[in-house]
Amino acid sequence: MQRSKYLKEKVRKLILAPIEDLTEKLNLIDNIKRLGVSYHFESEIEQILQNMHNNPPPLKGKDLHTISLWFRLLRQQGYHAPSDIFDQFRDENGDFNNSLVEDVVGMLSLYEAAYFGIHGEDALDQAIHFTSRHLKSRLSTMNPNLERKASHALDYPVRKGVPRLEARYYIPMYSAEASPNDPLLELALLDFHIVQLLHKEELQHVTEWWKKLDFVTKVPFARDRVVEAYFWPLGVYYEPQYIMGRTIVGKLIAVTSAVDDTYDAYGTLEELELFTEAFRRWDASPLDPVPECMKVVFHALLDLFNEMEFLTAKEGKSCFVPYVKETFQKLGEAYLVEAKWCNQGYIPTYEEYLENGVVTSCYPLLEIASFLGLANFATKHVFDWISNVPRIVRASSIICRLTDDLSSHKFERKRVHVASAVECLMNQHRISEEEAYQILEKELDNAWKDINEECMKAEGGVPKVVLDCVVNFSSVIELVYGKFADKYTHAELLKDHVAALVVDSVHNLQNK
Ligand SMILES: CC(C)=CCC/C(C)=C/CC/C(C)=C/COP(=O)(O)OP(=O)(O)O
Repeated sequence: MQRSKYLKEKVRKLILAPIEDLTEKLNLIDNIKRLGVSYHFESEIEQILQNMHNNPPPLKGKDLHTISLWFRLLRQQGYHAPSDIFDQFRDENGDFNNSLVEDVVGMLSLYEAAYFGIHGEDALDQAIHFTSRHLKSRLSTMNPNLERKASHALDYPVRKGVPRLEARYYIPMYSAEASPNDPLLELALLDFHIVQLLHKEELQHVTEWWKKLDFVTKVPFARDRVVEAYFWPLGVYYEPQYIMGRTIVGKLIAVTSAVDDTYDAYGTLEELELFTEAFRRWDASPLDPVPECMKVVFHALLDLFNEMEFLTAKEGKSCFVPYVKETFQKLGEAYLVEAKWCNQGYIPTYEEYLENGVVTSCYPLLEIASFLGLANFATKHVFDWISNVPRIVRASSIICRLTDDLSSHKFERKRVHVASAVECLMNQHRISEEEAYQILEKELDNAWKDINEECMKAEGGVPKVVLDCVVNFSSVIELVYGKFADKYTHAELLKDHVAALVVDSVHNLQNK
């Protein structure tokens, strides 16, 4: 801890040193963020980027890497950097200059920047297309570390990266280029280690709680996924101060997963009506006729809400638990709608499906629950704001719903399951599966653009920390359900990522 304190001061001095070389300063800020230690320097970084936004440095004639990085760091911070800054790299037809292909580092930075595009910024869409095509084709000509960086970026652009995992994967890439005495590298390694110890303790606590519940025996149809459940909030906010939020959200996902399985795979429609009625009344009395295992799930949820009240009371935030409860009740109603559709063999229109699907994505619930852990940022204003499912929350829920539907479409068709977005589109427009997939991919792109727009507006006094949670939830679903694989249910596919965060020692990270 002492060494870490010393290193933090060294890095702080580097950040605050007068800007002599713009590229160097931007690289430093980017590295600090990507190595996962920027939470120690929030105000210093904000000050510099705000300055760079209010008094933009002379950028005309600068190289592609510097301009792209300036653009990305400002947008990442919530500032509106103009995208016409890239016009100088395009020809009279609007195409990116072919000479850029030689500048691999620049292309990589442009690629990362372009994911921060908003609606109408066609040049940035074009930039993603241009850079990904050329980066892919040049991978074999790059030096090993650059190749590693580029192939990682092609899979996980910074915009969609899960911060803690990205830090874990960036440390060895950075270390391959840093000098052995670099204080930033040492700080990153040490900090990862210190914070990982905390995560291990939390996971131990959550696992013990889960074992005591004994769903494995009492609710045998429920997925046994407590570690994967904890991975979710760890992806959303890993910093030490969010310990309570991680515990609450991790437990909530584990129980909600069993609720989802009850609606999806276990209860009859009559039983599910009673289950929903119990949530509506927040009382177990309607459950008398239902099987014992459903009662166990219900009581686990009630106990968890009591625990939430207890934990948040210490910070004077228990007044916000009813908001979470109400959002859970809406989830129960939406699950019941799905169960009825399924029971009747009804295929809704895509629009009808999505309205309900935003709720069954669980993201409005998980996001509002995650805000309980935001200490001073957990305000009535923030809870009122999210209760109305604002555009950014809707976008992240759409990303969750559609990514899940794309990943599980083929599996779920094999058993009785509510029609997914894919079938709704196919049925409504009489189109092929391929065409439905294309429409949904476009919907996902648009949802990310909504998110990017909302992050730049920072309207209505919603703090960046709050918006970052919503963005990170979107990134976690991309990781866990993206690339057409449900890695939550098929957990062996998630195992390496989990191990990277909570098992593997930091001492093995360098040069790995
Ligand atoms: C919907 C979704 C991916 C939510 C992610 C957040 C999360 C882990 C929520 C709790 C558990 C859950 C509903 C998992 C999805 O199962 P599923 O794939 O069987 O979901 P479905 O029954 O709604 O399709």
